[in-house]
Amino acid sequence: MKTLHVNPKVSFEFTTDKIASDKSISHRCAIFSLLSNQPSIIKNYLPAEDTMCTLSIVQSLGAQIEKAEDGTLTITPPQSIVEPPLILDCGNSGTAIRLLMGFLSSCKGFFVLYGDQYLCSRPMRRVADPLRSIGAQIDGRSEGNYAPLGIRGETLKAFHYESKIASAQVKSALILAALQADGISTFCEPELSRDHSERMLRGMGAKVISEGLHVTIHPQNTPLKPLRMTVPNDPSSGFFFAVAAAINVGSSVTLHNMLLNPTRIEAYKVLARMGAEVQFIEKESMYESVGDIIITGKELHGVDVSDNISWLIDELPALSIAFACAKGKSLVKNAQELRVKESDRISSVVKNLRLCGMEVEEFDDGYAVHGGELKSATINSFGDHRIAMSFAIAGTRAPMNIEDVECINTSFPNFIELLSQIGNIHP
Ligand SMILES: O=C(O)C1=C[C@@H](OP(=O)(O)O)[C@@H](O)[C@H](O)C1
Ligand SMILES: C=C(OP(=O)(O)O)C(=O)O
Repeated sequence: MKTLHVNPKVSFEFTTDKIASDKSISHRCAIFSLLSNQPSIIKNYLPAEDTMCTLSIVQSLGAQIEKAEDGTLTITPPQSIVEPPLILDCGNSGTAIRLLMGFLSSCKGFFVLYGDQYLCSRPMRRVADPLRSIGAQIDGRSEGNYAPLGIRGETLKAFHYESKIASAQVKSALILAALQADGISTFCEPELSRDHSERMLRGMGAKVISEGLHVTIHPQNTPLKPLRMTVPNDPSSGFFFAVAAAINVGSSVTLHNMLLNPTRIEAYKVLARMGAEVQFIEKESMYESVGDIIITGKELHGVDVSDNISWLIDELPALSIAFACAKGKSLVKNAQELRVKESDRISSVVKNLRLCGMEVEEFDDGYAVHGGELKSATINSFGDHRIAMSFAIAGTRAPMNIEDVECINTSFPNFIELLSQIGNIHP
């Protein structure tokens, strides 16, 4: 287990176009390429552990993958999905396993999906139950709630499903199943979750119609057009550097080529509400809005965060570092989904902030942080990449030792290299 030591530097101005490529979009590029009968060409695919697991699963399902010198991937789909002799390893990735459940439910053959100790304890019935109700054959531990999951492809029925949780993974799994169902399906969610699947599938020619919180999906009897995509940089990964700028008055960070999808940049808007200067500069792009984000540190004050939670769910651990450095109290509510991520992120944030000397209250669905002065601490990442990176960023304010940092490779392999530009690093 590797420990990372981070110490503050004086104020910094940092510009980069090297933030990790978007993880959500990279997973989708790999899986959706199987819906065409022609090669998809993907530039800037994320070479992190989560998305490399998805890519090797797509290969095990029969796709041919070529990588050019500049990293461009050509993914040539098989004529029909191959039944793999081995089990399919999703690593640490909830997105991989849940989207693949939806996709494989209608593929001829038997498939076993599994992952690491963290993934195998995350709930899967949120996807397995609606899929089983339309004919999918899925089994696993605790009535199919925990991986390893066995899936036998079946003919699926069209559906109308009202999801109780705003989850893009649930939505995307059901959209993928609906594309192979025997009629027109509709999916409804309580709050709009990230909508990359809908945008990308429409770009590929699928009839996926979004109206507010409803998506109507027409079955797809012919192969879709291949993807031609440059994956933008990931705003969830860029957000660690946004927080670094925000908590160091006088410092600034400029992030180039970032995904600016409105369902993904809400946390930056919360930083702006807290007093940081945040500027979005939008450029032309294909399926998604892309551009630059500039963040400048100012005095911060506490905020309440209780709406549009799915638009900033992955950023809440990093945001809690900004809360700790702000004047007054900040409150997070309606975020119970944090409890079923790579770690129980409510508990991980609360425990680690307390180790940093902060006054924190824990609720079932969130926490309150009383702003103050971060103290030097030794942090447990709980094997969770976002916890490790959030507290590494806190190290730009007070010396931090982060234990078990290998998990950072699941989403942001060059994080420590970029961090060394704004903090003093001792690996
Ligand atoms: O669809 C996606 O790419 C993701 C959806 C979110 O999960 P939920 O769907 O569980 O909210 C998010 O937390 C995850 O990092 C990526
Ligand atoms: C929750 C996350 O990812 P996943 O659900 O794909 O494991 C994340 O990256 O914060």
